[in-house]
Amino acid sequence: MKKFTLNNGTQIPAIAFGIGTKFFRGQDQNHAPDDLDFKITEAVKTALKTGYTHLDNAEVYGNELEVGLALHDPNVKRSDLYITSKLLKNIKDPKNALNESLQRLNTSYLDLYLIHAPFFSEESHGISLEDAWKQLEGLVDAGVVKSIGVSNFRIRDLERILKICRIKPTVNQIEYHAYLQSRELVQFCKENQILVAAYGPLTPIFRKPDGPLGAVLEKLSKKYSVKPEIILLRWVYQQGILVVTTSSNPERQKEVLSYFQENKDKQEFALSTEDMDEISTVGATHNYRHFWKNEEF
Ligand SMILES: NC(=O)C1=CN([C@@H]2O[C@H](COP(=O)(O)OP(=O)(O)OC[C@H]3O[C@@H](n4cnc5c(N)ncnc54)[C@H](O)[C@@H]3O)[C@@H](O)[C@H]2O)C=CC1
Ligand SMILES: O=CCc1c[nH]c2ccccc12
Repeated sequence: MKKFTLNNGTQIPAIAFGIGTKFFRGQDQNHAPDDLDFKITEAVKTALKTGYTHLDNAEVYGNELEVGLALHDPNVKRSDLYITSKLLKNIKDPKNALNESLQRLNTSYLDLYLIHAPFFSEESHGISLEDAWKQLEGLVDAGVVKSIGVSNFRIRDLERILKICRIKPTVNQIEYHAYLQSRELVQFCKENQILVAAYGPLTPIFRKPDGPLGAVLEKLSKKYSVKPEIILLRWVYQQGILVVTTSSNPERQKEVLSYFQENKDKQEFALSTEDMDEISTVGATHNYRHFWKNEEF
């Protein structure tokens, strides 16, 4: 599996299987034991069998119990997995939020814990960004999370954290695709050794199929003999950006993953610089954000 190295020296699989969109259950995690959606458990088990090792979850996806059941499988070795989760609803008390997530997920630690979004304050949630970050640093000290990071953070939010932090954010997970390139933010993250992780990477195909990239993707798909989805995921990865994607279709899961596995015997599929640039240039003529639309970016 291809990996990136974080600013704390740890390694992170370059592709994550997202459990937040397709498998979203609603913000309440406290389902009765007889109210579990086993389709989610089966989808996660399939993803793990297929070879995904990195799961992307959050307290607000309402499905940690189902994911925890998939992790309970005796064939699943925790140390082979990379589990990311996020908090926001319970940001006032990160230690408690983490403990509850760990219990539901059937695990004793997280590999990566992210503040899901910067859209909270002392007034709205009873805690400032700075104090929340200091509490996350305490969780690293306690060994219950290996790395900490953020999600949906703008430059101004990152600057607030960088000013007070003892431990730098390792990751900023943002909506990132050809129609939302946020160049200044990505550059800022790179300059500060914060790995960008892209959610919604397939948006130009499945959420905005009528955008200007249609013809370019069709052309490149023919040129490289791969599906347009693979072109878009590779475009993200080749920029040194982690891919967070999802699918409930086992065949699609397998195909996508095959492009992120190390295979020394096979020539790696790569986009030429010209084709990378064409996607960036044509993509930049259109702007589309799908998530957190009511917030000010
Ligand atoms: N931090 C945050 O605020 C957010 C994080 N995320 C995370 O990122 C993950 C991935 O996000 P997505 O936007 O779903 O990623 P995506 O861009 O990879 O997928 C978009 C949609 O296309 C669908 N799809 C994929 N292949 C398809 C095909 N061949 N035919 C038809 N449909 C197909 C998928 O099922 C998915 O619903 C989420 O599950 C979640 O874990 C997502 C949104 C916000
Ligand atoms: O993580 C982002 C996408 C998402 C899906 N469901 C919810 C609920 C609350 C916040 C974000 C999300």
